[in-house]
Amino acid sequence: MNIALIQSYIELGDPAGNRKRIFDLMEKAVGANPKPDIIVLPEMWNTGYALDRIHELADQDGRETKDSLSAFAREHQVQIVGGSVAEKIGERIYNTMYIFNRQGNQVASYSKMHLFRLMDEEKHLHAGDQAVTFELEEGLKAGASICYDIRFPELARGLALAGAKVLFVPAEWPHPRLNHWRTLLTARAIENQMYVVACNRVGVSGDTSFFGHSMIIDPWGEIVAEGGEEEAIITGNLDSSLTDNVRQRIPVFEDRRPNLYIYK
Ligand SMILES: NC(=O)CCC(=O)C(=O)O
Repeated sequence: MNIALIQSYIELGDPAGNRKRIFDLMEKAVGANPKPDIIVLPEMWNTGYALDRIHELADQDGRETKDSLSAFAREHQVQIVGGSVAEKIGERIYNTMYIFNRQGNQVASYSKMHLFRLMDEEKHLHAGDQAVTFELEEGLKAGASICYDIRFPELARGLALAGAKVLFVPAEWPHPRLNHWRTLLTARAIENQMYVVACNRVGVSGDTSFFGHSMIIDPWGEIVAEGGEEEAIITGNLDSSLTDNVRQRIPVFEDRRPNLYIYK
Protein backbone atom coordinates (compact mmCIF):
# COMPACT_ATOMS: atom_id res chain seq x y z
CA MET A 1 0.00 0.00 0.00
CA ASN A 2 1.34 3.40 -0.98
CA ILE A 3 0.92 6.09 1.64
CA ALA A 4 1.16 9.87 1.22
CA LEU A 5 1.64 12.05 4.29
CA ILE A 6 0.53 15.65 3.83
CA GLN A 7 3.12 17.50 5.91
CA SER A 8 1.60 20.96 5.56
CA TYR A 9 1.85 24.41 7.05
CA ILE A 10 -1.27 25.42 9.03
CA GLU A 11 -2.34 29.05 9.42
CA LEU A 12 -3.58 29.91 12.91
CA GLY A 13 -7.37 30.37 12.98
CA ASP A 14 -8.01 30.26 9.20
CA PRO A 15 -10.21 27.21 8.43
CA ALA A 16 -11.04 28.30 4.86
CA GLY A 17 -7.40 29.01 3.94
CA ASN A 18 -6.21 25.80 5.60
CA ARG A 19 -8.88 23.75 3.83
CA LYS A 20 -7.72 25.11 0.47
CA ARG A 21 -4.08 24.44 1.28
CA ILE A 22 -4.75 20.86 2.44
CA PHE A 23 -6.96 20.05 -0.55
CA ASP A 24 -4.42 21.53 -3.01
CA LEU A 25 -1.75 19.28 -1.48
CA MET A 26 -4.08 16.27 -1.60
CA GLU A 27 -4.72 16.99 -5.33
CA LYS A 28 -0.98 17.01 -5.86
CA ALA A 29 -0.62 13.73 -3.94
CA VAL A 30 -3.21 11.87 -6.03
CA GLY A 31 -1.63 13.21 -9.24
CA ALA A 32 1.66 11.46 -8.44
CA ASN A 33 2.82 8.17 -9.87
CA PRO A 34 2.30 5.79 -8.14
CA LYS A 35 -0.97 7.17 -6.84
CA PRO A 36 -1.32 6.74 -3.06
CA ASP A 37 -3.74 4.20 -1.64
CA ILE A 38 -3.96 6.17 1.61
CA ILE A 39 -3.61 9.89 2.32
CA VAL A 40 -2.81 10.99 5.89
CA LEU A 41 -3.29 14.54 7.22
CA PRO A 42 -1.83 16.33 10.28
CA GLU A 43 -3.54 17.27 13.57
CA MET A 44 -5.98 20.22 13.94
CA TRP A 45 -5.48 21.19 10.31
CA ASN A 46 -8.57 23.40 10.12
CA THR A 47 -7.76 25.86 12.91
CA GLY A 48 -4.30 25.11 14.31
CA TYR A 49 -4.12 25.85 18.03
CA ALA A 50 -6.33 28.98 17.90
CA LEU A 51 -7.89 27.77 21.14
CA ASP A 52 -9.00 31.19 22.45
CA ARG A 53 -11.37 31.45 19.41
CA ILE A 54 -12.04 27.75 19.01
CA HIS A 55 -15.81 27.98 19.73
CA GLU A 56 -16.35 30.25 16.74
CA LEU A 57 -13.83 28.46 14.47
CA ALA A 58 -14.52 24.76 15.09
CA ASP A 59 -16.40 22.76 12.47
CA GLN A 60 -20.01 22.24 13.65
CA ASP A 61 -20.54 18.47 13.87
CA GLY A 62 -17.48 18.16 11.62
CA ARG A 63 -19.93 18.58 8.77
CA GLU A 64 -17.81 20.62 6.35
CA THR A 65 -14.75 18.43 6.96
CA LYS A 66 -16.65 15.18 6.59
CA ASP A 67 -18.46 16.30 3.42
CA SER A 68 -15.30 17.56 1.73
CA LEU A 69 -13.09 14.59 2.69
CA SER A 70 -15.79 12.14 1.68
CA ALA A 71 -16.23 13.82 -1.72
CA PHE A 72 -12.46 13.83 -2.30
CA ALA A 73 -12.07 10.17 -1.32
CA ARG A 74 -14.90 9.17 -3.68
CA GLU A 75 -13.76 11.33 -6.59
CA HIS A 76 -10.14 10.16 -6.39
CA GLN A 77 -10.81 6.62 -5.16
CA VAL A 78 -8.39 7.01 -2.26
CA GLN A 79 -8.59 6.12 1.44
CA ILE A 80 -8.15 9.09 3.79
CA VAL A 81 -6.98 9.11 7.40
CA GLY A 82 -8.10 12.68 7.91
CA GLY A 83 -5.63 13.93 10.53
CA SER A 84 -7.80 15.79 12.98
CA VAL A 85 -9.93 18.93 13.13
CA ALA A 86 -11.51 21.01 15.85
CA GLU A 87 -15.03 19.59 15.89
CA LYS A 88 -17.98 21.20 17.69
CA ILE A 89 -20.63 18.86 19.11
CA GLY A 90 -23.26 20.89 20.96
CA GLU A 91 -21.15 23.22 23.09
CA ARG A 92 -18.20 20.86 23.32
CA ILE A 93 -15.08 20.99 21.18
CA TYR A 94 -13.18 17.81 20.37
CA ASN A 95 -9.93 17.13 18.51
CA THR A 96 -11.27 14.51 16.11
CA MET A 97 -10.01 12.28 13.29
CA TYR A 98 -12.30 10.96 10.53
CA ILE A 99 -11.40 8.03 8.29
CA PHE A 100 -12.88 7.42 4.82
CA ASN A 101 -12.71 4.51 2.39
CA ARG A 102 -12.36 4.83 -1.40
CA GLN A 103 -16.12 4.97 -1.82
CA GLY A 104 -16.23 8.07 0.37
CA ASN A 105 -17.89 6.30 3.29
CA GLN A 106 -16.76 7.25 6.78
CA VAL A 107 -15.42 4.08 8.39
CA ALA A 108 -14.51 5.49 11.83
CA SER A 109 -13.80 8.56 13.91
CA TYR A 110 -11.58 9.05 16.94
CA SER A 111 -11.38 11.95 19.41
CA LYS A 112 -8.03 12.55 21.12
CA MET A 113 -8.20 11.08 24.61
CA HIS A 114 -5.07 12.59 26.19
CA LEU A 115 -5.22 16.39 26.14
CA PHE A 116 -1.87 18.21 26.08
CA ARG A 117 -1.57 20.73 28.92
CA LEU A 118 1.56 22.39 27.52
CA MET A 119 -0.63 23.69 24.69
CA ASP A 120 -3.68 24.38 26.93
CA GLU A 121 -5.85 21.75 25.28
CA GLU A 122 -7.45 20.75 28.58
CA LYS A 123 -8.74 24.33 29.08
CA HIS A 124 -10.68 24.42 25.80
CA LEU A 125 -11.27 20.88 24.52
CA HIS A 126 -13.12 17.80 25.67
CA ALA A 127 -11.25 14.51 25.71
CA GLY A 128 -12.51 11.53 23.77
CA ASP A 129 -13.26 8.43 25.81
CA GLN A 130 -12.96 5.57 23.36
CA ALA A 131 -10.05 3.77 21.73
CA VAL A 132 -10.70 3.09 18.07
CA THR A 133 -9.55 0.54 15.51
CA PHE A 134 -10.70 0.53 11.91
CA GLU A 135 -10.24 -1.55 8.81
CA LEU A 136 -8.31 -0.44 5.76
CA GLU A 137 -8.44 -2.27 2.45
CA GLU A 138 -7.33 -5.90 2.26
CA GLY A 139 -8.65 -6.38 5.81
CA LEU A 140 -5.70 -4.50 7.30
CA LYS A 141 -6.62 -3.37 10.82
CA ALA A 142 -5.35 0.00 12.04
CA GLY A 143 -5.44 1.94 15.29
CA ALA A 144 -6.07 5.65 15.84
CA SER A 145 -4.02 7.99 18.01
CA ILE A 146 -3.33 11.72 17.95
CA CYS A 147 -0.01 13.37 18.84
CA TYR A 148 0.42 13.42 22.67
CA ASP A 149 -1.36 10.01 22.75
CA ILE A 150 1.93 8.35 21.76
CA ARG A 151 3.36 9.14 25.20
CA PHE A 152 0.91 6.57 26.59
CA PRO A 153 2.17 3.14 25.54
CA GLU A 154 -0.91 1.47 27.02
CA LEU A 155 -3.06 2.93 24.24
CA ALA A 156 -0.91 1.61 21.38
CA ARG A 157 -0.51 -1.77 23.11
CA GLY A 158 -4.29 -2.03 23.55
CA LEU A 159 -4.82 -1.24 19.87
CA ALA A 160 -2.22 -3.86 18.87
CA LEU A 161 -3.91 -6.43 21.12
CA ALA A 162 -7.19 -5.57 19.39
CA GLY A 163 -5.54 -6.56 16.10
CA ALA A 164 -4.09 -3.31 14.76
CA LYS A 165 -1.04 -3.73 12.56
CA VAL A 166 -0.70 -0.03 11.78
CA LEU A 167 -0.85 2.94 14.15
CA PHE A 168 -1.74 6.35 12.67
CA VAL A 169 -0.47 9.47 14.45
CA PRO A 170 -1.48 12.89 13.11
CA ALA A 171 0.36 15.57 15.06
CA GLU A 172 1.28 19.17 15.77
CA TRP A 173 4.52 18.37 17.61
CA PRO A 174 6.98 21.26 18.01
CA HIS A 175 10.63 21.95 18.74
CA PRO A 176 12.51 21.28 20.96
CA ARG A 177 11.15 17.74 21.27
CA LEU A 178 12.26 16.10 18.01
CA ASN A 179 14.19 13.52 19.99
CA HIS A 180 11.03 12.58 21.93
CA TRP A 181 9.00 12.40 18.68
CA ARG A 182 11.40 10.06 16.91
CA THR A 183 12.11 7.90 19.96
CA LEU A 184 8.49 7.48 21.05
CA LEU A 185 7.26 6.68 17.53
CA THR A 186 10.06 4.15 17.04
CA ALA A 187 9.41 2.59 20.44
CA ARG A 188 5.69 2.18 19.69
CA ALA A 189 6.62 0.47 16.38
CA ILE A 190 9.20 -1.89 17.91
CA GLU A 191 7.33 -2.84 21.09
CA ASN A 192 4.05 -3.48 19.25
CA GLN A 193 5.68 -4.85 16.09
CA MET A 194 3.43 -2.63 14.01
CA TYR A 195 3.78 0.10 11.38
CA VAL A 196 3.66 3.64 12.77
CA VAL A 197 2.50 6.26 10.28
CA ALA A 198 2.94 9.75 11.71
CA CYS A 199 2.08 13.04 9.97
CA ASN A 200 3.30 16.23 11.64
CA ARG A 201 2.76 19.84 10.51
CA VAL A 202 5.48 22.37 9.74
CA GLY A 203 5.88 26.11 10.25
CA VAL A 204 5.84 28.72 12.98
CA SER A 205 2.70 29.64 14.89
CA GLY A 206 3.14 32.37 17.49
CA ASP A 207 6.28 31.42 19.35
CA THR A 208 5.96 27.71 18.55
CA SER A 209 7.90 26.10 15.72
CA PHE A 210 6.69 22.78 14.31
CA PHE A 211 9.38 20.60 12.76
CA GLY A 212 7.62 18.18 10.42
CA HIS A 213 9.71 15.00 10.28
CA SER A 214 6.61 13.03 9.41
CA MET A 215 7.57 9.42 9.15
CA ILE A 216 6.63 5.86 8.32
CA ILE A 217 8.32 3.33 10.59
CA ASP A 218 8.11 -0.38 9.90
CA PRO A 219 7.40 -3.13 12.53
CA TRP A 220 11.15 -3.74 12.88
CA GLY A 221 11.67 -0.09 13.86
CA GLU A 222 13.28 0.98 10.58
CA ILE A 223 12.32 4.36 9.18
CA VAL A 224 10.85 3.76 5.72
CA ALA A 225 10.29 7.45 4.91
CA GLU A 226 10.90 10.70 6.76
CA GLY A 227 10.25 14.34 5.92
CA GLY A 228 12.41 17.36 6.62
CA GLU A 229 11.24 20.64 8.16
CA GLU A 230 9.58 22.05 5.01
CA GLU A 231 6.07 21.61 3.66
CA ALA A 232 6.10 18.39 1.62
CA ILE A 233 4.27 15.23 0.63
CA ILE A 234 6.15 12.28 2.07
CA THR A 235 5.50 8.91 0.48
CA GLY A 236 6.33 5.36 1.43
CA ASN A 237 5.17 1.81 1.12
CA LEU A 238 3.54 -0.40 3.69
CA ASP A 239 3.88 -4.19 3.46
CA SER A 240 1.41 -5.74 5.89
CA SER A 241 3.08 -9.18 5.71
CA LEU A 242 6.12 -7.68 7.46
CA THR A 243 4.11 -7.34 10.68
CA ASP A 244 3.33 -11.09 10.72
CA ASN A 245 6.94 -11.83 9.83
CA VAL A 246 8.35 -9.77 12.72
CA ARG A 247 5.75 -11.15 15.16
CA GLN A 248 6.79 -14.69 14.23
CA ARG A 249 10.49 -13.94 14.58
CA ILE A 250 10.19 -12.44 18.07
CA PRO A 251 6.87 -13.68 19.54
CA VAL A 252 6.35 -10.80 21.97
CA PHE A 253 2.58 -11.21 21.99
CA GLU A 254 2.85 -14.88 22.93
CA ASP A 255 5.46 -14.17 25.61
CA ARG A 256 3.53 -11.47 27.47
CA ARG A 257 2.83 -12.11 31.19
CA PRO A 258 0.02 -9.59 31.76
CA ASN A 259 -1.04 -11.10 35.11
CA LEU A 260 2.41 -10.23 36.53
CA TYR A 261 2.54 -6.62 35.43
CA ILE A 262 0.44 -5.10 38.21
CA TYR A 263 2.28 -3.63 41.18
CA LYS A 264 0.83 -4.71 44.51
N1 LIG B 1 -0.37 18.52 19.98
C1 LIG B 1 0.20 17.73 20.86
O1 LIG B 1 -0.41 16.84 21.43
C2 LIG B 1 1.67 17.99 21.13
C3 LIG B 1 2.33 16.91 21.95
C4 LIG B 1 3.74 17.24 22.24
O2 LIG B 1 4.31 18.18 21.71
C5 LIG B 1 4.47 16.40 23.21
O3 LIG B 1 5.65 16.72 23.46
O4 LIG B 1 3.90 15.44 23.74
